[in-house]
Amino acid sequence: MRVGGFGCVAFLQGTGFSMTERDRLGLRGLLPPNVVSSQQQIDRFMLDMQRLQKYARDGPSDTYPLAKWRILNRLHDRNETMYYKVLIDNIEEHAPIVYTPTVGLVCQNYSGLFRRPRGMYFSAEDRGEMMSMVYNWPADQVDMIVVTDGSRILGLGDLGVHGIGIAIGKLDLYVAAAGINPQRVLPVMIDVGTNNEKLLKDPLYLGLQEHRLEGEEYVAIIDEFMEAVFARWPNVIVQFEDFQSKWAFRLLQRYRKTYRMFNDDVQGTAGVAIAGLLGAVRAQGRPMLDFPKQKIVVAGAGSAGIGVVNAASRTMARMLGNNEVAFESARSQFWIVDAHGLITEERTNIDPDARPFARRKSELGHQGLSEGASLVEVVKKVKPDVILGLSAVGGLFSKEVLEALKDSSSSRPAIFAMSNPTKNAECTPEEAFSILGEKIIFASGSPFSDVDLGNGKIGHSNQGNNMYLFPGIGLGTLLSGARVISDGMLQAAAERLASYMKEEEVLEGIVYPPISRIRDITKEVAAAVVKEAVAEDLAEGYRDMDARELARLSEEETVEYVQQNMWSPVYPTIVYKKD
Ligand SMILES: NC(=O)c1ccc[n+]([C@@H]2O[C@H](COP(=O)([O-])OP(=O)(O)OC[C@H]3O[C@@H](n4cnc5c(N)ncnc54)[C@H](O)[C@@H]3O)[C@@H](O)[C@H]2O)c1
Ligand SMILES: O=C(O)C[C@H](O)C(=O)O
Ligand SMILES: [Mg+2]
Repeated sequence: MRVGGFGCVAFLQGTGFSMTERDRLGLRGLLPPNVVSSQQQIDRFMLDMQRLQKYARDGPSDTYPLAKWRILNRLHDRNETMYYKVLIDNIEEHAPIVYTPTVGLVCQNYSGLFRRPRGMYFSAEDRGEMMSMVYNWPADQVDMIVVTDGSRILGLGDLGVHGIGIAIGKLDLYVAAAGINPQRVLPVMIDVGTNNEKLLKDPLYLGLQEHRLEGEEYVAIIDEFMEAVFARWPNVIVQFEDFQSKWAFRLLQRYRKTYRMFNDDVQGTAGVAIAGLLGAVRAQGRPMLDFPKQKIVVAGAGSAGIGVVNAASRTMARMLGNNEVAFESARSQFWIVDAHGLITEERTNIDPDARPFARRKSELGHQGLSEGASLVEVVKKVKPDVILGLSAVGGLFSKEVLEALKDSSSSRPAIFAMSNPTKNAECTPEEAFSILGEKIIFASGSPFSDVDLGNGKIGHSNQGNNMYLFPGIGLGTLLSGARVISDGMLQAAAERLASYMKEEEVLEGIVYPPISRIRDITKEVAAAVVKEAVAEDLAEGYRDMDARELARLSEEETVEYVQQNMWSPVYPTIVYKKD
């Protein structure tokens, strides 16, 4: 068999092809003669990366992670299997490059970094064409789409079409953590223009140089995109990512009852935050059922902040009996502060998504707080157990705010500085541990190193990022065959993540697993999602596994079933003869 030319086949394994394969595939002479094992290929690649680090004279800097990203990206283009093996085997080192925080830098520099297209682009100029355009994608099967309109990329604002990097990075984790087959993922950018004035003037900008479409015109484009992708791939799952908040909520409500979709920033983040918050309760030596007693100050009322408060208050209410009184009691545990200060009923033009959590007039007097109170004032008066930042404002948890938290009513106050990327974190672990001491729980959206506390102890820096949930939510939905993604499925995912951490770990302040365990945690989360889909009678099965059989699987068998359906980066056997 001769398969195509060098271009098509050689990229599959590169120098990993055996001599027999090279003969049969017409590759002899087109590759250097030495046949190397896949491990040798990886060793050579890693050596190259490490050399770069060794010789970076000024130490890690922006150029250094960007150079790493470029090297990885080139490998992705040459040999996809090897790329994912490198990624999986060295996930701790490479997740911060292909994903947060470097992916943000990549999006900011995309016009210079762009080499070859990856994914699909639907623009405002493609109106009426999308149904036929989807057939230009070469794969007959697509399991996962991550779509963005580039309007709020991490905490970096509107990056227009260059936001495609986020969809690519998220899908890299779908492959590495959830074992979704890389041939079946599709990053998508919906380019409706940009309001970023710099990009509008940039001669290298890769997208439409016009202001963003708004209103019904915008919605019509997203509608057309959804109809098109579900027409071609009826079983696909669509993850909405980094849409500005006003659209994030509206589109989620518009599609979640009809399509297999979710919004990662609203729903994935909420689950990860709940798992961490439950961990913080356990770290105080208290049962999770004490969660409804926690006083939580949230800085940021966008898609992420409101998503967290909505879901966390529902979790509290469930623990309290799920009735009206329970909901009211849960609501009263949250204080939300946005760019204009504490949100109260007295605010005019209150955002409808934040309205249910506005502090009541009747509560304000005895708390000594008023509309628009500053974050530090709120922390001083409330003495919260937790401060959680999803504001995109780096340094918001200032010395003053952290000092105020010293009066927290908790034995182990928790600081969740969840904004991304690194520079947008509300505080660093060094700042938190140095002001508040060793007892605190610290988590951040972007990775930070643990802190040496100087007394032989380590201050643990947890990464509270939705990467611990979205891959499992997607995989569990795929393998259950659920037609929609219910609140129960999302809750099951969050609870599994919370229970994944052992008592000893939590007591040490470790509320999220290390990223090296992401494949295992994703498998467990996916199994929990499958089980919940079955329990809610939403599961319709996947391939040979029909809904009835799925329902018969025990918990262990469900985990096994998930494991068996996870793709691994192993070269396919093309020629069945040994050298
Ligand atoms: N760790 C994670 O997994 C995760 C997940 C989702 C989002 N995020 C991060 O959360 C951040 C916010 O995302 P979003 O979609 O909600 O953005 P957004 O822009 O919609 O919301 C930001 C919110 O912060 C508020 N804010 C601005 N300045 C403030 C200040 N000085 N004090 C208090 N609040 C202030 C704004 O009023 C707004 O309500 C981003 O940095 C994003 O990267 C992290
Ligand atoms: O992308 C991330 O790292 C998390 C989150 O989705 C974000 O928007 O910040
Ligand atoms: Mg996001």
